[in-house]
Amino acid sequence: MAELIDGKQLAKTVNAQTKRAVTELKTRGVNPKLIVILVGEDKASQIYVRNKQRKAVQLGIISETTRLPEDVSQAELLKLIDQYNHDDTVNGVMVQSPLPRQIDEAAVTRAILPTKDVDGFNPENVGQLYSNSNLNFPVSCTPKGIMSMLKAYQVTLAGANAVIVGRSNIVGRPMAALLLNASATVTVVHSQTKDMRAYTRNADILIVATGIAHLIKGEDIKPGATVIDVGMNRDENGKLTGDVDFDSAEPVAGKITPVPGGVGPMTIATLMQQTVELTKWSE
Ligand SMILES: Nc1nc2c(c(=O)[nH]1)N[C@@H](CN(C=O)c1ccc(C(=O)N[C@@H](CCC(=O)O)C(=O)O)cc1)CN2
Ligand SMILES: [Mg+2]
Repeated sequence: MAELIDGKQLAKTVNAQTKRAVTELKTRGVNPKLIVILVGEDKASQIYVRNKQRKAVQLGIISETTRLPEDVSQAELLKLIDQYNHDDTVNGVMVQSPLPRQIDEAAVTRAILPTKDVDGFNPENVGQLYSNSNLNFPVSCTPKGIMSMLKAYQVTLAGANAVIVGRSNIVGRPMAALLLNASATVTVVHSQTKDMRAYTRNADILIVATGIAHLIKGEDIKPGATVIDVGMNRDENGKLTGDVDFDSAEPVAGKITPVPGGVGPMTIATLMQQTVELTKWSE
């Protein structure tokens, strides 16, 4: 049976470190502050934003959630971001995804000041990541959190065959860059890939982020592989399931993340960690 990669437990460790760092900053009169912008009424987003707000407060980070109506204009959203860009008390700004149709997501990511871009989505920060820059810059929190998980569970990256299923801006693409920067041999497969399973079966590290429940089964996994499930799908009973069929995958994998309790908690822990990093880098 595979070793369970316990994201919930690791998130507690990361959060405790963040809390200590916040306390230390506060003794010097520095108060980390995170702004979360939520547009519209998406049910899941409301939960995630509430969880972020709650976690920030627990760790001593000042956090404000700004809610905008579903039909807000692009201009109004950009104006709000600009206000936060110019507010010296604010260290991190993020806009919860997904956004309504009238909003150009790429324009939003360009608008957030790179030094306050706590999601790491601004093209300047994406460029730093892809050029393996030695400067300090923020990175998308889900893949950055996955890197912390791989490190904590001593997964060898250099020379490993890493296969990423999915090419989103939030997960697949930054994940590929992080693993390449760590000297893994990286393959990204996606909906247009011919014979995707020929790649997954050869992966030492398999990262699945597609939004398709149970896409990957035990037979698609190389024995002993490390399997990271980023999927968060609700079944007909409202039960959360991943993109990996855990029951058939667990006997084959060497290490595996559960859903829930895997990648999700580490995404929020990494957001808090990165808020503190941005605060320190701006000092
Ligand atoms: N601007 C952003 N939007 C979105 C991001 C992001 O990083 N930046 N990621 C996801 C949503 N997300 C955070 O925003 C997120 C989703 C889920 C979890 C989580 O802890 N999941 C739990 C289960 C929770 C449940 O029962 O629903 C788990 O996996 O254990 C954290 C963060 C998309 N949008
Ligand atoms: Mg401050």
